[in-house]
Amino acid sequence: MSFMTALRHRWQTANSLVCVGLDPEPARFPTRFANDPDAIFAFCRDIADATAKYACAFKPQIAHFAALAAEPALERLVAHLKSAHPEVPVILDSKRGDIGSTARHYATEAFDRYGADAVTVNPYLGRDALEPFLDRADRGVVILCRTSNQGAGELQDMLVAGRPLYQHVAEKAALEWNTNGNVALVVGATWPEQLSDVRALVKDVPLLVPGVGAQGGDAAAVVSNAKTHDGTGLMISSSRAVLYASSGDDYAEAAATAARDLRDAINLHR
Ligand SMILES: O=C(O)c1cc(=O)[nH]c(=O)n1[C@@H]1O[C@H](COP(=O)(O)O)[C@@H](O)[C@H]1O
Repeated sequence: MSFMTALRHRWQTANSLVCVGLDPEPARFPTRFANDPDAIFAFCRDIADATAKYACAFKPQIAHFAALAAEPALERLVAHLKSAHPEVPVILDSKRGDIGSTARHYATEAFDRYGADAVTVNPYLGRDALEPFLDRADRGVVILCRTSNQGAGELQDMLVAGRPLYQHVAEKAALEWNTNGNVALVVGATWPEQLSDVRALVKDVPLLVPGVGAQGGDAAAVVSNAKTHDGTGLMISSSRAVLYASSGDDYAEAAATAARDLRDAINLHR
């Protein structure tokens, strides 16, 4: 099943627009993991197993593994997600972007080494640099458009031909580059106005929306401004607020409660 089909299916069957971000930070793990050499895998697995029923997607963030030389744990984690929760698509957050000959290797890394259903990428180099990703029609290509960070506007709001750059990215990526129907866009939850601008430009193209929870974005505003006509179209992603909801032995239950509460807060406004 393609990423887009799996995502649409999951929105319906789980009745959830929540994406659970898997950003392991061992310093924040419960003390029971202190002497566990497999802590990164085990912690992420426990969180994923506890939150799967509230998730429309999982999103492991690659730097959180690579910085700790824990790529093998990431490989095993994605394999676990695919076997234990095959109905929940996995988005590898690696924000890749390079010339085509190198991008081919990044696409192989995301889709074949890690087995991800989708990957985040940077559009700055232009369409040809994203072709190795876009050509994989069954996989999702999640393109940065208007990011959640404070400095997002520094370049992304620059006026080009009278309109902010992120609007050009939205149109090019979602309409022109999307010949296989496998494109989604990243727009931060911290920017409700820009979310509504992007939604107006890209019709029903899915948006990955990080920035609720730890970064302070408002889930209600995200849904009101960016849902599609059928009340879907969004992967509203939260990492730290779910992962580290408790530092005690109830970490998995607390994560499940945080994911369920986010799902419910979102669903109130769909
Ligand atoms: O592509 C992303 O996932 C992403 C884009 C963006 O604009 N902002 C953003 O925070 N992210 C990622 O989303 C996650 C947010 O984590 P929390 O703030 O803990 O929910 C991190 O893994 C970020 O790398």
